[in-house]
Amino acid sequence: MSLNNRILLTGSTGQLGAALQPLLASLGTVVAPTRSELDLSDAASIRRTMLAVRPRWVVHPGAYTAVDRAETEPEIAHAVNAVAPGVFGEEAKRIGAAVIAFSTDYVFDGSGSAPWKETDSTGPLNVYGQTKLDGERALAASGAAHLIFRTSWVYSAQGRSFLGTIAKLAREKEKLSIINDQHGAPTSASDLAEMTAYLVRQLEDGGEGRRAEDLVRTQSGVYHAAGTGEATWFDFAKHIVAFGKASYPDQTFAEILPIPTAEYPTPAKRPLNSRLDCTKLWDIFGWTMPLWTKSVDEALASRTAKGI
Ligand SMILES: NC(=O)C1=CN([C@@H]2O[C@H](COP(=O)(O)OP(=O)(O)OC[C@H]3O[C@@H](n4cnc5c(N)ncnc54)[C@H](OP(=O)(O)O)[C@@H]3O)[C@@H](O)[C@H]2O)C=CC1
Ligand SMILES: Cc1cn([C@H]2C[C@H](O)[C@@H](COP(=O)(O)OP(=O)(O)O[C@H]3O[C@@H](C)C(=O)[C@@H](O)[C@H]3O)O2)c(=O)[nH]c1=O
Ligand SMILES: [Mg+2]
Repeated sequence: MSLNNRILLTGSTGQLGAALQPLLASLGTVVAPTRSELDLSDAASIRRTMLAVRPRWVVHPGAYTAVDRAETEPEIAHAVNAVAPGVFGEEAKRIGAAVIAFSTDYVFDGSGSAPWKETDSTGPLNVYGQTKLDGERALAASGAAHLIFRTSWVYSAQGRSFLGTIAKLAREKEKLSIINDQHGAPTSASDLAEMTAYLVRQLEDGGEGRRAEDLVRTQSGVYHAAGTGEATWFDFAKHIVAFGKASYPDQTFAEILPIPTAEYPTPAKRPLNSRLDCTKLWDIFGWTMPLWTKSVDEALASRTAKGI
């Protein structure tokens, strides 16, 4: 690592940020501002932070992730998801830093059944997806060296996610109706954090004395990074409940019923095909994500160990 090994981490109270913080700490000095120190909806706040910290790397999982709420709060979603990445990019470019950001399967329109490649046309169906896509474009347009990882259906052992919601509801209800025609892959926050730390380490290897932007420049771009395999939300819920039954044989769990999207109306429209083709990640960086079932089991086992 170089003399300036400061890593600015956003969103450290979120699922991915919390998983990243301890792993990045082995690569440099992590500066992880709280929300009152860094407001992602305020460009001036971002610029001040970048000036004060002068990081070598910016790792940016912070985002507005309330998909349905974004439909009625588009201004805040836009400021956080669409504008902030470009501001980080502009400031990073000034100081030769590199930016790692995260995006979503919701940039796609969900048509067809083939896994989406990075080169496929986007077409977001909802405000959240549009703002995330605008953020990808703003970061790329800033001219900063950057890696953007598009992922999907992120969960962690403790954060707020579909996994936590279903694990809880399955104990409270007799039946749960779960969408069975949206296809994608659950992705573990800790797997994403491991991938990120591995890539930073690999890029830094032998990079003594060079700017972070020079380590990343030729590989700048978008990469798909989701759990291996595929599932519907129904499959994901079934898997969670099956694990619960095996761990707690004396408890009763809700019956999981498959339903079409039409029977689960929500303010935001969601894509039917969220499959992400992750071969570029393998081709360029030699990294593959674990099977989604394996990682879900790990998160559930860690919940069991904590008694949740
Ligand atoms: N969750 C998912 O299913 C998926 C997520 N992604 C992307 O992955 C990344 C990480 O997601 P995940 O960890 O799940 O997200 P979380 O919602 O768990 O965390 C978001 C983080 O951003 C912070 N944040 C939000 N608004 C602001 C603000 N105005 N100022 C400062 N901080 C703010 C939150 O702070 P606070 O705790 O104070 O709210 C929190 O720390 C995001 O870019 C997301 O778009 C991509 C695909 C799927
Ligand atoms: C709770 C519940 C959800 N569902 C459906 C609704 C939805 O289509 C799906 C998942 O519910 P969620 O509320 O987790 O959906 P959502 O918040 O849209 O999840 C998304 O979050 C953003 C941040 C992303 O980037 C995406 O990759 C994706 O993970 O399950 C049911 O069918 N039945 C239920 O009882
Ligand atoms: Mg949600």
